[in-house]
Parts: sequence; C-alpha cells; structure tokens
Amino acid sequence: MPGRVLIVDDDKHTCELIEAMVTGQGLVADVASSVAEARQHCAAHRYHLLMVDQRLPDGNGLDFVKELDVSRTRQVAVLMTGFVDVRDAVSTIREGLFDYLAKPFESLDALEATLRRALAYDAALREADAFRQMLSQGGHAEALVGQSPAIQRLLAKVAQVAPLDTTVLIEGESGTGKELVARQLHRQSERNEQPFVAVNCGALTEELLESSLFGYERGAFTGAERTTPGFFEAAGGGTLFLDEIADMSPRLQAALLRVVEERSFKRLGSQALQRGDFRLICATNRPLSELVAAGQFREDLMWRLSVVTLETPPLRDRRSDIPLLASYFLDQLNQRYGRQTGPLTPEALEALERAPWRGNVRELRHVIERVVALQPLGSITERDLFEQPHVSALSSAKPQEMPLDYAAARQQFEARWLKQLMEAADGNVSAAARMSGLARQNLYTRLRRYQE
Ligand SMILES: Nc1ncnc2c1ncn2[C@@H]1O[C@H](COP(=O)(O)OP(=O)(O)OP(=O)(O)O)[C@@H](O)[C@H]1O
Repeated sequence: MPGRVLIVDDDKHTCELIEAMVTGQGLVADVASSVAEARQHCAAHRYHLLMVDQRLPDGNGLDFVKELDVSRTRQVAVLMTGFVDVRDAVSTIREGLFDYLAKPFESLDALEATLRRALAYDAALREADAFRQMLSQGGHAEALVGQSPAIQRLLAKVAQVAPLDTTVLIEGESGTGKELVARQLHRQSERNEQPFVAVNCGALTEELLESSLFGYERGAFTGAERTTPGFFEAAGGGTLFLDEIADMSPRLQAALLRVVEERSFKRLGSQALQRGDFRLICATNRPLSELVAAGQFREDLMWRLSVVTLETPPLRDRRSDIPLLASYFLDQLNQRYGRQTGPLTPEALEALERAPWRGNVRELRHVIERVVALQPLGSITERDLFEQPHVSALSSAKPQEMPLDYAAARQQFEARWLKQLMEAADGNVSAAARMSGLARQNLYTRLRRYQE
C-alpha cells in the first residue's frame, strides 16, 4: 500500500506544488484547505506524513497538530510557517513535530529534501512499531534486537547451534550482548526448563571463583562453615555461562580443563566425584587466540571451549540497528518507569547514529535511560541526549571551570573522567577497565580514591 500524505493549506498554489512532489514519489496525496477539512481526513486515515500550514482560515496549524497528538499516534508532521524564529523551531519540535519549513520556500530542493527526510523518519517509526509488535507477540523479555545483516547472521547461527548441546565460545567487545546471546542459546535448547547460571570470572578473586564453581565441604578451608554446592551443581541439567573467561587464573584454567574433559568434578574438600551435567558457554572480550599467543591462556583449554565460536559485532559496525535499538530501549524504559518520553527527533537519531559507542549497546541503553530518568515526557532532541557530560563529548569541558593549580586540575579532571567512564560502562568495573585501557586493579584504586 503506498504511503499517504495530507497537505493542509489554504493556498492553492502551495498545495499543488507539494501534491506534485508527493505523487511524483509514488505516494497518495489528500488536500485540505482548513482545519475542519483536515480533521475529517484524519478521522478516516492514519497519515504517513502531514504537511500543515500554520495560518489556516479557521485556526492555527500548530494547535491542530497538537490536537492530533502526533507523538502518541506516531504520525510525522511538518509545519509550514511564515514566522520562524529559533524559539518557535524548538517548541515546534517539542510538540512532536518532525520539522518546520519557512514560507515562502527557500528552494524546491529544500522542500523536497525535507519531504524525503520526513518520509524516511516515518518508515523508521513504522519499522520500529512492527518490530515492537513482533516482540510483544513473542513475549521475549530479553530479545536480541537488530535487523542489520551482521545481527541476522548471528541470530541464524544461534538458532543453528542452540539445540546441539556443544560448548560455545562467544567473542565480542564489552556491551555487545554476549550474555544475551548465551541466554538465547539456553532458551532455544532442550535444557531451557533447567537453570541458566551466569558467573563473571573477572569479578571474583581466584579463591572465591574456585569455591563458587566447585562448591565446598564444611571445613574445607577457613571460613567454610557449611557444605555448599557450587555453580557446577547449581547449573545441573541446565547451562553454565562463564563470562570473562580470560580473567581466569592459570591454576583455575587447568582445573576447568579437567572438568570439561572428564565431565565431572569434586567439591573442595571432598573425594566424591560428581557428574557435571551442564552445557558450558563461555564469553570473552579479548580473542582467546591472541591471549594464547601471548601466553596468557591455555591453548588446550581454548580448543575445548571453542567447539563453536560466535562473534557479537560492535555497534559501530552495525549502525543501521541504532534507531531500532534506541526506540526499543525507549519503549522498555518508559514502561518500566511509567514515563512518556519521546519520540526521538530525527536530529537526535542522526546524532545517535554518528556517536562512537565505545561502550556498545550497553552505553546506548544507558544514554536512553538517563534521558527517560531526567525528562518525563516530550520529544528527545540531540541536546537532551548529550547534554550531560558524555564520554564522546569529553573535550567539551570548559577550561575556565578548571583550577589553575596543576595537581588540583588533574584531580578534578580525573574525578570527572572516572564518573563519565563508569556511566558509559553502566557501573561495570571490568567493562570500564577495558574501555579505558587501565588494569582493573588500577581502576579500582582510582575509584576508591574519589569515593573516600
Ligand atoms: N542486540 C541487543 N538487543 C537488545 N539489547 C541488547 C543487545 N545487545 C546488548 N543489549 C543490552 O546491552 C547491555 C549489555 O549486554 P550484555 O551484558 O549481554 O553485553 P556483554 O557483551 O556480555 O558485556 P560484558 O562483556 O561487559 O559482560 C544489556 O543491558 C543488554 O540487554
């Protein structure tokens, strides 16, 4: 079905001009010369685009657009107006309008460009709506969102590998959705009625990780007051997900290799051998082959873990997914916090598509969450998104805010930088360490310094 555009203007010449452009693009155009007529058309159709003059014989075009509540009904509207100043433009966009056009039109090219952009925005909104509907029907609370070829290829592999019960290694940068992939593998496997146990190997000390995985008998070590089963047991029948596997110490790597080879393990302090009935999925931010080459990871364990390797692509390599992810998070977070923030203006979407996203999808989600928390309703502009200091906008720190003393300035800079870094990493110290290039312990020390 071709798209449908409503042109509301009492000037016949303007209507004809836009109508010719619209029909030239293979769309259907309806024309109204007053608010009353426009209302009748809107009762009959949900338009892909509304081109509305501000001054109409029986009312104001902006009021009419407000009445239609275009943000909620997700219709794209452009206001055509003879009186434009910056304040108007901002409030125009705040009213949920896509854009405004100054009259008389600067050039036909500008008019055509606005039309094209507005229609592209409408297409993005509709795609996001269709996707949302698909998700709500499927009931996936943790869907892997994305329609880029890279994500589609990954999803196809996940579907292929999920039922096979093999060990899987997931490689990808921090925040690219490795845990989501692991959960999806579990969901699509025969073990899906059994537990999915996720362990972050980078977050625990060697001793704690060992006792958490293997479990222990009472008295196995100082402080072992009760016999406690470990994650190998807890994941029985289900899936064990070992995140940040590269952070495992050489001694534990050897111990894990034995478990994987023998499919059995003993609790610490026990001689009783138990069968390890879990599917193992591991994830790493750094390719294991590089770590093997650097002598930091056991080669034999790598071969055991990487029976199948899946790669989660960085967000910058699949920018076409950004609008979809952004509106998915916006919806999800609006629902969670009972808000009605949005939609994102096209400029905001373009800014999102351009951003570097070193923290990948986690960082994108975080940016949207911050806007939803700070702004209860209304369109989201580029400024709303990046108003707060943001990693990508680090250079915007105003020099006059810095003290003149070098040590004090450095301290102030470091405190601000750490705050931005932790925000971008969503509070995850391991992820922040990777994004910053600092060793985790080093980062901890710095964080502690500013928390005191
Ligand atoms: N394709 C996606 N669709 C929807 N949400 C996503 C997607 N990818 C990532 N996310 C979200 O981004 C956040 C980070 O994802 P996840 O924890 O799976 O990343 P990760 O690669 O395991 O990160 P890390 O290496 O730091 O542990 C989560 O909130 C997750 O829900």
